[in-house]
Amino acid sequence: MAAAFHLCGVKTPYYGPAFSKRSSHCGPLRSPRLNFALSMNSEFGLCTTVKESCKRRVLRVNCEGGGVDVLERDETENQICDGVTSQFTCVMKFGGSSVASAERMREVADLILSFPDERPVIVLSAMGKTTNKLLLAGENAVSCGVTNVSNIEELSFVRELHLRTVDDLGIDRSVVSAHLEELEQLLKGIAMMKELTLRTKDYLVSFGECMSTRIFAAYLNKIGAKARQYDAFDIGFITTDDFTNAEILEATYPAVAKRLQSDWISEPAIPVVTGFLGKSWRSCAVTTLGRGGSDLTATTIGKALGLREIQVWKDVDGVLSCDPNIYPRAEPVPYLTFEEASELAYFGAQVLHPQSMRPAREGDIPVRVKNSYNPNAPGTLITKARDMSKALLTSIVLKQNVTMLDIVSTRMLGQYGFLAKVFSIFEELGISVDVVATSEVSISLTLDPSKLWSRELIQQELDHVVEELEKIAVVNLLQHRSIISLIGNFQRSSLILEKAFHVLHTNGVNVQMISQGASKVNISLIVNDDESEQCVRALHSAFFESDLSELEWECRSENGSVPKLLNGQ
Ligand SMILES: Nc1ncnc2c1ncn2[C@@H]1O[C@H](COP(=O)(O)OP(=O)(O)O)[C@@H](O)[C@H]1O
Ligand SMILES: N[C@@H](CC(=O)OP(=O)(O)O)C(=O)O
Repeated sequence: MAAAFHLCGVKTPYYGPAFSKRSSHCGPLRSPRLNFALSMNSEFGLCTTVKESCKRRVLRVNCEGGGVDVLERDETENQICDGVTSQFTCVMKFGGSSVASAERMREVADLILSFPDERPVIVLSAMGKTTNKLLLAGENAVSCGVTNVSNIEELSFVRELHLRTVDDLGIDRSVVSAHLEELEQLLKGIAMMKELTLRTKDYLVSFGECMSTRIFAAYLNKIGAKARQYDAFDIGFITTDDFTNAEILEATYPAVAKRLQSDWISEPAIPVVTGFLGKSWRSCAVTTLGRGGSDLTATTIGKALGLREIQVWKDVDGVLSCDPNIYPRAEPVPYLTFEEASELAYFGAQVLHPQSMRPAREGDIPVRVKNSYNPNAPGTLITKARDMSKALLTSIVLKQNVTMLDIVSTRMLGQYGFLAKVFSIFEELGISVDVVATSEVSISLTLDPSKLWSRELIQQELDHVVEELEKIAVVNLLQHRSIISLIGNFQRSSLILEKAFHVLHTNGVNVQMISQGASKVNISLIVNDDESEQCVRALHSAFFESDLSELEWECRSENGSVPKLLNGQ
């Protein structure tokens, strides 16, 4: 770490985990941990250029003074700004399904090289189902005993997949052998401790992305396309310490930009970056961004570098009108707004990571979802705005195995503060809420399963929630529910709802709750798990394949048979 820096410019505060973008005073070093985090950040050498504003920002630690200082000034004429920001044109992210074998890696390499005008940053996920296999290997290691670790089936699978791939591609086995050995050692450690913490889980799954990127970069180099492998946790992806679900901190953007740009200047090479991974700012341990997190890695790099486009390459022809596993005749959606894509991802469409649209939206960078198995398909283009004049329903999303709570106040009507009390209980217990419908004295809500189901003490946690809520209300806990989210143009919500309720009524389905989000692109309906897939199929047929003309529905809608919907009970 560098010693004291002399800095001209503005003093800035240190707010804790993240370096604020708009800071204005100098904060002291508060603890040894903080000291470490700061030194980590200064090691990253926070210095970057931002394309739009051409502002150059330097953020360094002043060791003697014990504060963080920022130099921020207009660098329009500065060579760094002019030269560096144009080095890369796009991010191309390939998911596990796109790089599942040696053959797929060859095809992806050909695909990348078929765009000679692009200077991409490549982001890769782990090969195929490697992440799942590693998690299962970890769980087996907890109970199998140290001497049996070498025989864990999933470890053998991962080892064979990666060795077979390097052999097929004609790359030296040394590219992954050290990682495979360390992986086995780690599993022995888990077996010894008989414990698999969230922190260890993250370290364990990181082997997947660390190996896929090393193999792919080695292959690109072998075929003469100069490439450089990067572990995201070594190039400035700084996150919270929420292992298995970490959030990316602001300091990531300048750090990543600086590292990728300066390496390119020293020696141009296609960067091949591990998706899904980060480094926690407190403990400096490897973190993961939640399942499917490589999409978020890609959009973060897109924003950091101010790129023209972010491409996420999948195994489907873009974002589809519903999950093809539920309804194989689902159709590609050509255009989406960031808002629609966020709602769709948040409410369970596996195709995009729930947080991934945020950096793209903030940086206003278009995201293109493409099919690596069918590159000629147009895919889906996600942008800030689109022509909604002809749009009705865009996509139907299903989230199953949801827990719903009906909470009715024991106090009389007119009682204020009821909702505040209910939500303060959720806040205290660290549980997030998905869908809400309220009246003055009652509230129905669903709990976010992605947060809840990943934890072990689920039943105890639920019991605890109910116990706390019962101090102020009568509580009914309803499990095995599903959220069906209708994403679309809610300028035409009456028409969508009339049509949806007609379909559900015809199919004998009772909607238990309904809610429209403030974003106005999504209406959520809660139904029983066991009838949810049938509902999605029926809704899809009605909205995307129906013979019944829109006009007829519009006439009926104007005639006034729009359902009343507040609580849906
Ligand atoms: N609305 C949807 N549109 C497209 N794919 C969806 C949708 N809902 C679920 N999926 C599933 O998401 C998968 C693509 O996402 P994912 O497996 O994360 O791809 P990758 O691993 O390549 O990033 C598809 O194979 C499909 O089965
Ligand atoms: N490998 C990680 C991260 C990821 O993004 O994967 P994919 O792109 O294959 O969904 C996972 O399986 O969650």
